[in-house]
Amino acid sequence: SFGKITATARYLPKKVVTNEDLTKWMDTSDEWIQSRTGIRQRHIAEAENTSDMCFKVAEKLMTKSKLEPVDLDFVIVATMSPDYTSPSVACQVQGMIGANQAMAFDVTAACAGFVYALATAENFIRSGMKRGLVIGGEKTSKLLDWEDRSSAVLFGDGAAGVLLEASEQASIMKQMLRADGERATSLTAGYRQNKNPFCTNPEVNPSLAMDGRGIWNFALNDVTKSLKEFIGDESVDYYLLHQANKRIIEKIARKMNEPIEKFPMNLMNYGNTSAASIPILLDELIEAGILTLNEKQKVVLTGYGGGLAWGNLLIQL
Ligand SMILES: O=C(O)C1CCN(c2ccc(-c3cc(CO)ccc3Cl)cn2)CC1
Repeated sequence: SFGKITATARYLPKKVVTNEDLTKWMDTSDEWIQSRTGIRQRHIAEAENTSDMCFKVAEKLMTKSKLEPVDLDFVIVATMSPDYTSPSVACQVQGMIGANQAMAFDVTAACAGFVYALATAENFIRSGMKRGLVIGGEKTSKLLDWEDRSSAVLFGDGAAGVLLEASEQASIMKQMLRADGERATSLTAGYRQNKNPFCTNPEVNPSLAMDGRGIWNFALNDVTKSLKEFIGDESVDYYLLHQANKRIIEKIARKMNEPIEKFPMNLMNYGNTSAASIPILLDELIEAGILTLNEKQKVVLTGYGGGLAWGNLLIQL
């Protein structure tokens, strides 16, 4: 069998923080943020943690399907901002929805996480599993240095995902997963202090730090080159790129020699939601009727970010 996306859902925390709000306690401006990133606002989770947002997505997916939680074979969550190192967010969600027959684990691939997770789920279905949830969820707001205006203004919280079910018809036609660990320090976050009673190594700043220029060039060079190789002469209806930066997406569209209309963007409303960005976009496009399940539209999902990790999936919906 092959995996088929049979439902999508998203959850954004209630609190909206506009660029203007940020200027109240950070030396930045709406003009700078909008012109350099395209971002106008972002959702920031208050008391909710990553597992709570992923649970809301799982609940919505179960409601949209006619399945019972015990019918699920797997729950996979892509996140770089888990509540704990143990238990996984996936296990927390598995317990919260009562999917006690499902295996559950997290995928850590930063902004490429959802693509890695969906490719992983597809491989489980091709090896015999019947159905499961694949969710991207992030609360990067708890990892940020809120004094650092160059990174704090870029990110937002949220979660979204899909129900993937076994089908005789192939839908996820092709996958490419890549990494470059030599550039691991280009985006770091959540360092866990490396000490014990036998040695106290120096403290390391656990806040998110990004080599913006380095990631920018990675996106324009490595990611675009891989995307061109991946597509070959396929005709693609829509490219769902990780929603990190408007100018990056416009440059990638130009390098791909494709019209910008094929590169939908919602980052103006959510900021960079890391592993959640692609599934949030997918769910919004389906809700808007721009994409429709079971109509054979060809979409490419492209995640890219910390690791460095990146990946492409060619899906016929
Ligand atoms: O000065 C400027 O214009 C700055 C220049 C630096 N910028 C960047 C640089 C990199 C990213 C980014 C981040 C991730 C991590 O999810 C993934 C993919 C990308 Cl392309 C986002 N913004 C902001 C505007």
